[in-house]
Order: sequence, then C-alpha cells, then structure tokens
Amino acid sequence: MSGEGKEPQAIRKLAPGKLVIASHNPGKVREITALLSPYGVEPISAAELDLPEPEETGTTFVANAELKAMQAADLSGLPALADDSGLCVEALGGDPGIFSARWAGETKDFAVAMQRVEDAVRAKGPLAGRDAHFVCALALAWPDGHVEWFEGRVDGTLVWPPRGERGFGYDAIFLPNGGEQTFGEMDPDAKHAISHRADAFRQLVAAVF
Ligand SMILES: O=c1nc[nH]c2c1ncn2[C@H]1C[C@H](O)[C@@H](COP(=O)(O)OP(=O)(O)OP(=O)(O)O)O1
Ligand SMILES: [Mg+2]
Repeated sequence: MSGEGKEPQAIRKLAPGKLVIASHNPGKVREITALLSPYGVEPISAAELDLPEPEETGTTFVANAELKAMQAADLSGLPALADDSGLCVEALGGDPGIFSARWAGETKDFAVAMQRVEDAVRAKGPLAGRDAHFVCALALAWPDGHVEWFEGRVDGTLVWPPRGERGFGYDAIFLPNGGEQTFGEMDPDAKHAISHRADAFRQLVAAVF
C-alpha cells in the first residue's frame, strides 16, 4: 500500500492561508469546507482552479488520496488536501470500496449505485448480513512533494429503501451504529460529529493545526 515503508517525516504546520480541496465532488467539498471552517484556512476547490480530475489508478484509499493531493499541489503550487473514500459492505467482501464512485457510472447516479448495492447483497441470499462501513483517507500534499495521510472509519448497517435527501453518495442507505437516522436524514453537524471523514479530520487537525 502506498505510504507503507516510508520514513516518518516531520509534520509541517499548516499556516493560515490558501488550501486547495483536491476534489471534484461538491458534496465532499461542502463537508470539508465545514470541517475546516474553525481553522482559518481559505479553501479553494479543484473545480474553481480548473484542475483536471486525475485517473484514480491506486489500489487503496490512501494511494488514491495521495495521487489526487499530489497532482493538485503540483499544479497549483499550494498545499492540497484530497479525500478518497467509499462504502465497504462486509457481505460483498468490501465492495464497492475504492470503486464506490465508479459504481454510480458516468452520470454519477447514486440512486443506481444504491440499487446495485442492494441487488448485490440480496443476491448473496437471505442470510447475508447488512454490516457496512465507510472509510475516508485524507492526504495533505505540499508543493515540494511531501505528503501525509490519515484514515478514518465509521461502522453501521445498510437499510432499504433509501431514507433522506440531506447527504450525498450512499448516505441514504447507511445507518450508523447506535443511531436511528441514516446519514441522509441527519443534520450535517450530526454527521460531522461521527463520520469517517470527521474521524480522519480529527487526526489531520491534531497533526497539522
Ligand atoms: O460521506 C459519504 N457519504 C456517502 N457516500 C460517500 C461518502 N464518502 C464517500 N462516499 C461515496 C460516494 C463517493 O462518490 C465515493 C467516493 O469516491 P471518491 O473517488 O473518493 O470521490 P469522488 O470521485 O466522488 O470525488 P473526488 O475523487 O474528486 O474527490 O464514495
Ligand atoms: Mg474520485
């Protein structure tokens, strides 16, 4: 896995200033902007800078987060933060996993992707469990090529039919453990308190702010 076997490197502190959010997903950009809001950095999205969307050729969340962050830092000359994330369903051996965005097809239709997950789990038979988790890898890359990364996770179960319109991606079928609302039904602040992205963010904040 990318990142393994690297020498530990000095963590650079992020000075207040511009930070590129190296994502083309508006739902993620919205969440990351909210999570960064207490820290006095000025986020600019990859779309605002017209940065290209790189091909995600990595085989792990961390590898894909690294390649997205490094490309954006390289092209913009600014520190860049990328997020690679996905839904891992235990009964599907971890799928869709790093292919979560790709399961939604060219048109990024998550009604289709959520239906695909339901069909795949049902095809496993009546005893297939509904356990699932979200993973979020965050990579922070500096223009000189230095990169640091953090990985977060949240566990839950899948529900059908989808419930709630407030989130993005697979939020409407994900019920976090101990909760009664899906991520799609929850207030965004409530999701930010417990999500995989919030978990990775806590680690990033401890390291760089
Ligand atoms: O909190 C989440 N709530 C619901 N669904 C989520 C979440 N977090 C990731 N997901 C799903 C949908 C997303 O499309 C895919 C990530 O794929 P991923 O390649 O990391 O992102 P992306 O292609 O949508 O945008 P980009 O690569 O430009 O950051 O996993
Ligand atoms: Mg992507």
